[in-house]
Amino acid sequence: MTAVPRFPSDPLAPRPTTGAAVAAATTDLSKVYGDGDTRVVALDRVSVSFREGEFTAIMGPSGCGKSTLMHCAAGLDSFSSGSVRIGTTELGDLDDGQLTRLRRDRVGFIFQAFNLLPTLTALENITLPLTIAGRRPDPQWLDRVVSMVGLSQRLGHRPGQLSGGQQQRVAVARALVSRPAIVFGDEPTGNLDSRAGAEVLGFLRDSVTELGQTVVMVTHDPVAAGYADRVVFLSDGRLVDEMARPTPERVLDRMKAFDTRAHTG
Ligand SMILES: Nc1ncnc2c1ncn2[C@@H]1O[C@H](COP(=O)(O)OP(=O)(O)OP(=O)(O)O)[C@@H](O)[C@H]1O
Repeated sequence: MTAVPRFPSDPLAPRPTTGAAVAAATTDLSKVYGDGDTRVVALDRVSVSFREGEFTAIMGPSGCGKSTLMHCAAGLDSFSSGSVRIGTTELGDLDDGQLTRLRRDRVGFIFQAFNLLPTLTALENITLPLTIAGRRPDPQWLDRVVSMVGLSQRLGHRPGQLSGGQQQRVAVARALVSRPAIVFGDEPTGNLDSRAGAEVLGFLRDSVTELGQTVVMVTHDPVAAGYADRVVFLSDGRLVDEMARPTPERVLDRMKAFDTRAHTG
C-alpha cells in the first residue's frame, strides 16, 4: 500500500508521494563474510525495492541477514557483489567521502541504542546532522517534527534527563530533521517497553503518512511490523516472501512457518 500524505499540498513535505518512485533498491546484492571454513554468505542475491512514502519492515529468523541488508542498503557497510542505489545514486560508484556525504545528507538512521550525545540537549542532538553539514534547520520543519514526536517541552533536556522512549523520540526527530530520502531503523524499539515502543512506532508511521517519509525498519516483533505497509521476509540470506498490509497475527503466522521449517528440516 502506498501511504497518501494527510497534507498533500504542504510545501514542507519532503517530496511528493507518487507511489511509483523508488527511494532505494538493491539488485542481486550479495555479502560474504570471511573465507574458507569461516565463510558466511550473509546475503545471497537479494533484489528489493523500497518505494517512496512507504513503510517497510524487514523480518526473518535470527542470523538471516536483516541487519546486513539494512547496513548495505544504507551505505553503512560494503557488499561483495550486486548493486545498491539510493534514489538514482549507485552506492558502488562512490568513494568513502562521497558515501559519507550521501549518508549525512540523504539518509536518516535510528538505532536500538538511541546513539545520542550525552552532553548535548535534545534540540542540539536533533539538529546535529544539520550542524555537521553546516546547514541551518528550517524552523518550520523543525517545529513540525518536534511537535509530531511530542518533544516541544523537553528540548533543553539532556539525554540522561529523558526516559528511554523520549530519547528514542529525539533519535526519530534527528533522523527526520534533514528530510532524508529514506530513514533506516535497526530494531528501533528493541530497548523500549511496549508502551514506549508503540509511541515510537506511531511516530514513524505518522512520518510516513503525514510527511511522506520513506522508512525501512528491521524488527523481530510482529506487532512492530504491523505498523508497516509491507513486510519483506529473509531466510538464510535470501528474500523469500513479502506481505502487503501486514497485521501482527498474519506476520506471526508467517514467522511460525520459519520455526516449523527449522524444526522439521
Ligand atoms: N562481521 C561479521 N563477520 C562474520 N560474520 C558476520 C558478521 N556480521 C554478521 N555475520 C553473519 O552474517 C549472518 C547475517 O547476520 P545479520 O546480523 O545480518 O543477521 P540478522 O538477521 O540481523 O540477525 P539477528 O536477528 O540475530 O540480529 C549471520 O550468520 C552472522 O553470523
